[in-house]
Amino acid sequence: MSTNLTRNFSIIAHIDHGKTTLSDRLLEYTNTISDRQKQDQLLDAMDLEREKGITIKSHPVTMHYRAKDGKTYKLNLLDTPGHVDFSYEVSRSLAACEGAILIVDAAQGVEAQTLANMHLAMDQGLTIVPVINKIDLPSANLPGVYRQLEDVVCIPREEAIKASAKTGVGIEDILEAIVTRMPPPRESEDNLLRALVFDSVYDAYRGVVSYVRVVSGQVKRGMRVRLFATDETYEVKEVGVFTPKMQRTDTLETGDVGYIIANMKSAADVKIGDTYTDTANPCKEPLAGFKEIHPMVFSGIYPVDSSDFEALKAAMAKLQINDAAFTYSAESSIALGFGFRCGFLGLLHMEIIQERLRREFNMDVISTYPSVIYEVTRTDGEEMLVDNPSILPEPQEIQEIREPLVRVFIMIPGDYIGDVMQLILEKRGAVEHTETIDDTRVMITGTLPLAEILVDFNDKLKSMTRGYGSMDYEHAGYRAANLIKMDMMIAGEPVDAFSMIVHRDKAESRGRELATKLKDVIPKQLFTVAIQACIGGKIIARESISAMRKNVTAKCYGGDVTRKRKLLEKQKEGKKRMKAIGRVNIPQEAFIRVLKSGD
Ligand SMILES: Nc1nc2c(ncn2[C@@H]2O[C@H](COP(=O)(O)OP(=O)(O)OP(=O)(O)O)[C@@H](O)[C@H]2O)c(=O)[nH]1
Repeated sequence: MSTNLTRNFSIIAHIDHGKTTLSDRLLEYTNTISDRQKQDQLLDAMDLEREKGITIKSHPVTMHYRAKDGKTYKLNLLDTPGHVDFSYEVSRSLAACEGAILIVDAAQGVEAQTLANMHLAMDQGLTIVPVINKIDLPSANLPGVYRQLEDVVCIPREEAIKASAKTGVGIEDILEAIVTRMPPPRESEDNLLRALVFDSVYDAYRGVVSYVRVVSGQVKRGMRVRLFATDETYEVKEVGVFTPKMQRTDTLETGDVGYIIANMKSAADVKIGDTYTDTANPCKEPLAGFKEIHPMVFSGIYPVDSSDFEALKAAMAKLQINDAAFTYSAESSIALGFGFRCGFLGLLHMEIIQERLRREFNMDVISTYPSVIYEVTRTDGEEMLVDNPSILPEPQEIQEIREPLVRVFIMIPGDYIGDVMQLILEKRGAVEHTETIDDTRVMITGTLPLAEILVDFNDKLKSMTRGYGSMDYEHAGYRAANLIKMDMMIAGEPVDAFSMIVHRDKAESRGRELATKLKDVIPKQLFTVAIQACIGGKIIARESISAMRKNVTAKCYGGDVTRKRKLLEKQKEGKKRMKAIGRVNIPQEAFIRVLKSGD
């Protein structure tokens, strides 16, 4: 079957530039969805996605469009997750397309994420159709956006289509551009089955559903197929397309986008980016570009109440069924008890999982400092990956530690350029170049260690630019750095929850900050308690909590009995949740306050 009448494309955009609204318009124009379906909101996102203004996963959709040339085309719209944490999934979705619509808001212009997503699309060699959306807005600034397109993303202004997803202007032009500018899927010579898995979801009734793009050959029900990464074979139970509802079909052919259901148990059985082939007549090689997906950011997650451990474990298993990128394994901490070491794709992914644990599973959890994954070469030549300070070898056994870097795109009002450059330097980063976007904004491109943007970089950027700054990042490899493990000792005992891997130059200030914080939250004991930050046994910062006076109620003046009783009760309550670190009793709240306050 010829693929000449098929087009596969994605829409890429910065948050709020109108991706969802434009997708809905395209579906309406091609009569893909009825008015009633529209009410149900096509892209059935989780609440959290809505709140955070991001789309993580949604279905691809097949539309039929009768073009001006009189032919009816099959258009497959593949949704891409909007955030760079999911850039791996974005690039898989893009790999299943030949073209991408790049939306730019006519009033906001090019933003940090426009650029990050555009890079991904260009890396895949896609044909890009630029669309300037929201031209109905009085604040639309067409000349400005044209200039940005030309200067910043190197797209000639003549190529841009003016549109309003709100009023419907330009929708037909966009559909025509998809048909005329984007190439049809290429056909292969051997016609052996190669189906690229670009996403997978777990459905409670049907099990694992793989979203595929058939690059060559055909797949149908009853066939036995093999996945390359796991070398497992399965019987195909069902194939179909998205209309947008899943609709069963007889076959999926070259160029088609649809789904395969086989007898799989968990989302982890199928890896995004892998290739299905026919066991009876297999292709020799999988499609290019399959990479095992690896978490980039790690954190310990512990139940606040230790009796919730089993419930937390069950919640994590449920989350993982649908999210193969999220990893967890049991760990224990002297300070926090039993919990889990969890791996995430990035910061947003981490936030989403923590938030879902709280909201959907009602879990009260505490997370340790996020950590990145370090590459370590030991003096005996062995290579290891370290995602937890507790497994870092002793300094004398380490030849080199390498840390992950990110390339950041930061868009800010020009007035703040000095402050933001200073912030980048403070965070051990380097500015690569700055570019003027329009009369008021500049874009800074730079490289920073991932560890330095983990906690407060974005908050600092927002507050120093009064909320106008935006940033996005992409991973940019590893680099050797002078990193060391810093431990916190309380009354001579190391407290594992506060250990961290830091840059040598920052160890002292981090140690001092943390010691001061701990001093504020740890109650007085019967003896003086030393709080020390150490590197390999050497103390680099120190605070001490003076011993308390024996009578805890002494400071209550007069004979105020109620106050006295209250204080005693509070103490009793506090005792229940104390963690004994050596001779010192530390209330759990102290850990929570220090770990939650961010640092
Ligand atoms: N005036 C005007 N508003 C628009 C237009 N297109 C979208 N909007 C509005 O812009 C806001 C964001 O649109 P969405 O379609 O949700 O944007 P998005 O890019 O899908 O956002 P995320 O899914 O959150 O990344 C909504 O309030 C829309 O109603 C347009 O052409 N004109």
